[in-house]
Amino acid sequence: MINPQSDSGSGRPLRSDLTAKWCLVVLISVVLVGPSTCAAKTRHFRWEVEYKYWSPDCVEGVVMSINGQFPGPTIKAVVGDTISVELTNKLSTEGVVVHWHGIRQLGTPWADGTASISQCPINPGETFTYRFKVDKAGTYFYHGHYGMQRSAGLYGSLIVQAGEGEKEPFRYDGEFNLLLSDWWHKSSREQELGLSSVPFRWIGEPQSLLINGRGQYNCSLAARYGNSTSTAQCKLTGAEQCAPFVLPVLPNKTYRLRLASSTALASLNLAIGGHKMVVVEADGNYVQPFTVDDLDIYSGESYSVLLTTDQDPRQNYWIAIGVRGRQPNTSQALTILNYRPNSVSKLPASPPPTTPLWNDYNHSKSFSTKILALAGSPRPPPAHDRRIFLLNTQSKFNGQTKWSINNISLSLPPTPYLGAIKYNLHGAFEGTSPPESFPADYDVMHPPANPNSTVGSGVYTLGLNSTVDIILQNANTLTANNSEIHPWHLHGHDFWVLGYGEGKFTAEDGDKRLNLKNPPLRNTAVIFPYGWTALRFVADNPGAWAFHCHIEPHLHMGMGVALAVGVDAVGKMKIPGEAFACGLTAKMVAADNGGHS
Ligand SMILES: O=C1O[C@H]([C@@H](O)CO)C(O)=C1O
Repeated sequence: MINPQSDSGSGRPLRSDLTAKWCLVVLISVVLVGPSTCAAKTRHFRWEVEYKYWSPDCVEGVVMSINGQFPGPTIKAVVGDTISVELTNKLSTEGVVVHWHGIRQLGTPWADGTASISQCPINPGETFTYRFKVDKAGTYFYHGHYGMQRSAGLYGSLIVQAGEGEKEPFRYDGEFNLLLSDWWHKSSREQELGLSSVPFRWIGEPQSLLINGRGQYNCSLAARYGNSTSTAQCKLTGAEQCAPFVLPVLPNKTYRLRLASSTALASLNLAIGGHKMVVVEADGNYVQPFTVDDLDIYSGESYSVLLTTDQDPRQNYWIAIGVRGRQPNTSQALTILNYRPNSVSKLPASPPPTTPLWNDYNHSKSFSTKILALAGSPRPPPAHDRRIFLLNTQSKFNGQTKWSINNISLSLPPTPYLGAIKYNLHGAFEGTSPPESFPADYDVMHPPANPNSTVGSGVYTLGLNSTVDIILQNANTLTANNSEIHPWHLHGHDFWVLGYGEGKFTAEDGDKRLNLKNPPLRNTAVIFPYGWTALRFVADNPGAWAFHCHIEPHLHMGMGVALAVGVDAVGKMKIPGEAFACGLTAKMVAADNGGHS
């Protein structure tokens, strides 16, 4: 039926840096002559982004590849390393950027890879070098952050291992990386066009879900169980681009599964037939371990789970991923947990685990509220300096369908915010700050009385080292009795998730319902339909940062805000001029001899 698929995604540095060799020499001398410190490595990569014909789900389409690979190469690094990616844009007619999701970019806001915010898109034929430190062990990923390029397949894994002598709070015998995504047969260009068209054309549900870039559209790995009548059993040799990424395991071992979701739209649920999982990491932060049968993972989130292979070793088992939170129209993605030495072709004894009902939000909430910080993790400051309320609504502007925050739909300016702030360029974006809250009488349970919003490019300016609370408030969409899930992702910082609640956030919720004792640190948190989510973070990383819904079409429709942190510090920062070779900053850096002020 299927053959194992080797991990084609390992990111081999193209050339190693002198510091790496030097580090090795030091390491040897440490063994011989005693303790010393080892210089962290610089890991160099040279990448080319280009379109390529590919069959992610056994149907040929076009993907954005990196060095001819889809998904892009996996970057493996160690805490303290510097990553240097020389990225050449080989797309013939469009710009590109790559965002390093979950990496805080401490001191390097220009390397965050967000078009219009941290840099100009890299022009066709040009090369831009991202250079940043990975300062915290964990499971991360990278992806395009310009238009709908994530939906076009521009993504890959980024794994940061704990440093030499740094202990992780759990043990395992082996690890696998599962990067989860969703896939459309319609091109991302057409998706983009539909989103801005009047009348609006929604992208619809994905045709397939992918595990490490692999899914099956026309056939099912599990058709033999008879529960999917119309789909044929897949006949794959294992060499196909759509052959599943199989996980070979030995009995009675513990494996770390690193899960990350780079979906453009889908909220996912993952389950492994017959096995439980212990959740130990979320978004690059350790959590109090807890055991689950299945877990929800929203776009922009990552988890590590421990899986012990303690079931009947004569069997193989299903790994199944299905859609949550939207009426599903997409088959589960499946692959095999292959207990060696069983043949990989041996079908599991039972059908794949069923995904919980798409709208069983109690199931989702019970999972989200179990996620708590591991004892000893950094705790939030006890009080906030500022509390910003962000109302999420679907809206209309000039006939277009939009998403708005406090009735403003984000319109990204041609000059990157970071450059505009650094050089104090007036007119690069709207000078007035967006509202801190929304009218107290706004009815979150019904469609907006007046659906018309404005578009804007204003920023929230946050004082350096101030403690900021953000209360994300969900509401009804333009359709009666409908409210959707939105996973919000913050750049440049992690936040504490202080709590989730139903309906409109009240002063009493603020006093009584927030967890200040052991809230988890994360970079992405969901708002449930008709609910609120309270976040706290310390704005300690100077830069211009996006905070947005990680559903890519929603961001494209304006569902985000821009934050400016530590404006004075940004003014003094050294930033490569190439980041700003567009808009008003282009003139500025030209006059400023390359921008190294
Ligand atoms: O942004 C969206 O638009 C559609 C729908 O609301 C209108 O077609 C949908 O499901 C979204 O998430």
